[in-house]
Amino acid sequence: DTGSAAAVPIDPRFDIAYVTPVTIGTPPQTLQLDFDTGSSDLWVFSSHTPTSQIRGQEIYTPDKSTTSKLLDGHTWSITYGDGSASRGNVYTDNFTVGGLAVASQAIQCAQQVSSSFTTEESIDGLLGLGFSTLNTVNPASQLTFFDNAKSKLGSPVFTADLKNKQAGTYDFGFIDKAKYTGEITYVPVNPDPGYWTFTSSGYAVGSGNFSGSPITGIADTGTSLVYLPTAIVTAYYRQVQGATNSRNYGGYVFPCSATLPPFTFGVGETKFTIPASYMSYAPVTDGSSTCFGGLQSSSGIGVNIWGDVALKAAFVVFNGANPPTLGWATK
Ligand SMILES: Cc1nn(C)c(C)c1CC(=O)Nc1ccccn1
Repeated sequence: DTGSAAAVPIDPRFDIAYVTPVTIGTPPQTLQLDFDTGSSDLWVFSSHTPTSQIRGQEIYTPDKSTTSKLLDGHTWSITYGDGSASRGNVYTDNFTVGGLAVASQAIQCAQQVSSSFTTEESIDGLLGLGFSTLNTVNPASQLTFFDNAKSKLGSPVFTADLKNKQAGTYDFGFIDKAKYTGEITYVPVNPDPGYWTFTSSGYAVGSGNFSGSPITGIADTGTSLVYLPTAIVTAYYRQVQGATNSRNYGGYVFPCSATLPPFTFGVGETKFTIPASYMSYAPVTDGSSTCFGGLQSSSGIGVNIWGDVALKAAFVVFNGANPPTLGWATK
């Protein structure tokens, strides 16, 4: 079997996040989920979510599904690195992504979501594509959609083809040669932290020379920006007129009119260049002439994160074989 579904930016102006349609239950209930390789819980806004915490999101109502089953006594609670959080109870039900079906997927129903999820009206939940060891369900942790689907897939892979300000694709079970150019460079993944952790071979700022220092980090479709060591980030913003590290806005900002250099990162012998246009994330507030950078420091995080700003410059293969690897190709 295979699956293929669109990854649609939630805002036409800035690539804050991408959502992908999924169906849950019988008859199918369609929700738009944020596919997140940086976590391993599949949770949804639901009939168990207080209405005060729902603002336009679609919800999953297990009681309306003839195939839903309560996973009795099981609960979950997750807090993301940015402080956002959710928790609730668990059902199993039929689940499909782009034609790929899993019969009894654990669906974590939110009974509580933090304000940043309530205010993000276009995201009806998250679909974790990290390693199942990170799943937060108690007393028995649950498998991700990918782990449940793997045995049905021709090849135990999924690919991310995220795009700048336009819809991209998540494919499951196959590698579409039409989506990339040249060869795919595969690098080792350390699954122990539970993320798709790999080591980049270095970086360059604009047309500067390439610094071949290894950078270990995670490929994270659920994070908007790129978070790297301070030395790299300061070297980048030294090339941006008027850039400052703003305590007020919590990161590097610059005049939206500034000229930004592109940013190149290495994977093995291959180099990926993030165009300058991807490196300006968004005005700090609507209509402001001050823009927030797409590259920020990872010093407060504890892990380097290659988020959407970087991933949309490549075609990425998440190879779930044993051992797992990451494949990177230009496009
Ligand atoms: C780890 C981390 N620290 N900081 C500042 C950020 C932004 C992160 C990444 C993060 O929180 N990603 C996320 C958030 C919500 C849902 C899915 N992924």
